[in-house]
Amino acid sequence: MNRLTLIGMPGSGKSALGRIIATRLGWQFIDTDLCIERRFGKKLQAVVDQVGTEEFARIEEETVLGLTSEGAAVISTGGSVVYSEAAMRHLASISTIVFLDVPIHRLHPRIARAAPRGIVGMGEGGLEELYRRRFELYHKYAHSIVLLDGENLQDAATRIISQCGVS
Ligand SMILES: Nc1ncnc2c1ncn2[C@@H]1O[C@H](COP(=O)(O)OP(=O)(O)O)[C@@H](O)[C@H]1O
Ligand SMILES: O=C(O)C1=C[C@@H](OP(=O)(O)O)[C@@H](O)[C@H](O)C1
Ligand SMILES: [Mg+2]
Repeated sequence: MNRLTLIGMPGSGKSALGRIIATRLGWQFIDTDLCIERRFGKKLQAVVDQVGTEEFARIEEETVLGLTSEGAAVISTGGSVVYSEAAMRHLASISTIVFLDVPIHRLHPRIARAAPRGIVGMGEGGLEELYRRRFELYHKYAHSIVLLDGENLQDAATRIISQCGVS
């Protein structure tokens, strides 16, 4: 399979690593959040602010269902994509799905540094509770799980490429 889909928590590195892996392999890079930004002509946070997280999840599903199986590509998803069974079934039919499993203490500072964006299903329990709830879904849909804990981006990309056997 010459298509990889990266899933995982916000801040796990799907966007940054997807871009690096795609460049290294000479594959197309598709980030579903960027697709949504392009479609709406505004930053993701502005889209989420405008439509709310529930509608955002529907838009995310629609975006994923619009992806085709043409050409080699790395697809970086938004962390909430696993809430859509239809989106995940489609991704499984066109790509190898890789869960980037990163310990929660590494996610906090990255999310704090990144541009603000609404997180679907974020409740009072914060990131910890979200991680617990989503963990099962990330496992359910993953063809492969890559544990990342402290590697820099280049080393993490190398690990993913080698573990997934793509070149
Ligand atoms: N392994 C890593 N080492 C260092 N920085 C990382 C690593 N993974 C992600 N980051 C940084 O964390 C931030 C969030 O990463 P991003 O790729 O946007 O995650 P996601 O798309 O999963 O939400 C970015 O600034 C990114 O460069
Ligand atoms: O996990 C989430 O609920 C979300 C993650 C974001 O993408 P990243 O996972 O790339 O940060 C973005 O799709 C949106 O803000 C919702
Ligand atoms: Mg991202």
